[in-house]
Amino acid sequence: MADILRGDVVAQRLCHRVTAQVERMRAERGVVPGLAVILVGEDPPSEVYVRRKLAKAKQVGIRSFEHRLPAETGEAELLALIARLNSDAAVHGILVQLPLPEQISADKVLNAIDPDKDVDGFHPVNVGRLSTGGGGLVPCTPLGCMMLLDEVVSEFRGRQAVVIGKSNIVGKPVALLLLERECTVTVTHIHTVDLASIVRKADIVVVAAGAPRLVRGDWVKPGAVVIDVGITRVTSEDGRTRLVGDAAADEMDHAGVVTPVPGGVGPMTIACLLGNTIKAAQALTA
Ligand SMILES: Nc1nc(=O)c2c([nH]1)NC[C@@H]1CN(c3ccc(C(=O)N[C@@H](CCC(=O)O)C(=O)O)cc3)C=[N+]21
Repeated sequence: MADILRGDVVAQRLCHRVTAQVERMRAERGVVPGLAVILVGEDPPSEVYVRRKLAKAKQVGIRSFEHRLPAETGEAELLALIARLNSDAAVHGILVQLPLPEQISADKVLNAIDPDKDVDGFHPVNVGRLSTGGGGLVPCTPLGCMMLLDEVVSEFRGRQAVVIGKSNIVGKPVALLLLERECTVTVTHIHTVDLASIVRKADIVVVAAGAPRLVRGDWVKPGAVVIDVGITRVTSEDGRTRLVGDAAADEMDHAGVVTPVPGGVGPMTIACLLGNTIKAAQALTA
């Protein structure tokens, strides 16, 4: 049986560290880290995620500012809110939950966030910093993947890492982080020809394709580490919904380590958001 690497457990540990840091900032400098979360419209999964983020922020002592805007909100209105939050000294982190309604350009909105408050790490300045070697805020899901890998991989240098997925949110940034650790990185996606044979060479597989059970057991080299970022909600015949990952973990007894869905990368994403908020607060108040 492959080892199950529980993100919920690692995330809880990280949250304890963040709690201690929040306490120290308050005691030593009188700073309470603040996180603004903006949700436009009523996408049910987004509601769930935002609620989780706010609950976790509260739990670790981060002050949160929730902004819920109606689905028909105009771009100018959202940009005006971001401008206000950019200049609000009590706000150290700004997160605009994606996806946005179609009348709003996500690019324009992400560009408008002060890069020093961009706790999602999506602003082009932070993307640039990541690709040139760091210093900026790093996207939460890729950070979470790396923290999980750090639990089980002792040496990254020279390892074959295969990333499946090329999104700006996960695939591209996680590939850059693996490259920074001197892995040999292959970035693939659902259109990659003969994907299985590329994945078979990997010591580390990060799959973020949003394709349930894409990675089968016979794609995975014995002893490999599989980080499953995919979360797809499926409804079975009995009407119950469950969450399915991009990796068929039940076929991977020969793998070294597999992350579960749920309870894997998802909770790490939220914990890293809190970590980024502390990092932003520290930099902004130094
Ligand atoms: N600006 C922005 N930043 C994001 O970070 C962002 C976003 N937009 N839009 C949506 C995605 C998705 N995302 C998740 C966070 C936590 C879980 C999570 O905690 N999942 C639980 C299960 C949750 C459930 O029951 O649905 C788990 O995997 O155990 C999942 C997904 C952050 N996202």
